[in-house]
Amino acid sequence: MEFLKWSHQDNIATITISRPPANALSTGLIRELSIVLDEIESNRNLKVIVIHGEGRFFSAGADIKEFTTVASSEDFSKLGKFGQDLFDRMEKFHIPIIAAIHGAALGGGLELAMACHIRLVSETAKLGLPELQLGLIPGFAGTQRLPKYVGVSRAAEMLFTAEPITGVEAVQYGLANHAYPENEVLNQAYILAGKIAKKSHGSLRSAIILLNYAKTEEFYAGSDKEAKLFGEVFMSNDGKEGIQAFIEKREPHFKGE
Ligand SMILES: C/C=C/C(=O)SCCNC(=O)CCNC(=O)[C@H](O)C(C)(C)COP(=O)(O)OP(=O)(O)OC[C@H]1O[C@@H](n2cnc3c(N)ncnc32)[C@H](O)[C@@H]1OP(=O)(O)O
Repeated sequence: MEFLKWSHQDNIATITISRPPANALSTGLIRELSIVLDEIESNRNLKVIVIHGEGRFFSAGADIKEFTTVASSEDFSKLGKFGQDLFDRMEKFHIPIIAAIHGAALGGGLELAMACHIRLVSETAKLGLPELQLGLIPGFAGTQRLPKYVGVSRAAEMLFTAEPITGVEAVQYGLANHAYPENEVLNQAYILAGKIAKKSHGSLRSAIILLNYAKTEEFYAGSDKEAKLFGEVFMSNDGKEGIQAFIEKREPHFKGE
């Protein structure tokens, strides 16, 4: 593993995102996450997963620099689908997954966190879907999950402004379960994981199956549409300008093309 570490103590597994400086979700990292889930799945003693980021952030989202290597709308849509499928698998995983979020969970980083069953955040963490700042849209089903947690109006404001909310606001909005001072978040995640690990495998698995019934056909139709539009928007001049502006650390100038 190059970008992730995983370990377990007793029946609690920990996945650590370890890709400095921003824990950006490259395709290589997403691939590794899928392998880690395979490994965790094959250990039938494990009962809960805690996922967190090493360094300053949980994750600043998909790797924007890698975007410049993608050549076509279809390939960009495929990248979206790739992340969507993995996050769908996480949401349906047979054991609960807790995201312990500090620093920032932005774009794909928040989409990953939203696919976990429970989110604990630091009070000052930044949570948002800033893709419109890049002239893009979210591509890992964030447009479908965010309104589920915060309601359509707040999701619209977060998407349209591209501005993040704090961990404290995320709890108020229903996006996160609890907020703590940054140095307590991981410890609190383990306390919660310890409580969950005392429950039976069968009832945990059944509860997850049932919670997933809240996901409707529309969720999948919306995710498919998102992947398609993700590719289309990426090929626009404004999409290219937004990505270039991020790389050059300047404001984007969108021309509506
Ligand atoms: C389907 C999914 C789509 C997506 O997820 S699109 C991506 C959505 N995410 C974003 O737009 C977030 C972009 N990043 C930021 O807004 C900021 O960064 C932070 C708030 C996370 C941190 O800001 P600060 O503390 O000022 O640090 P810094 O100098 O901006 O970043 C440190 C280094 O990390 C790189 N980096 C940050 N985010 C990403 C990313 N998402 N992809 C690739 N690189 C990233 C920067 O460029 C820089 O690198 P260098 O030190 O070489 O200049």
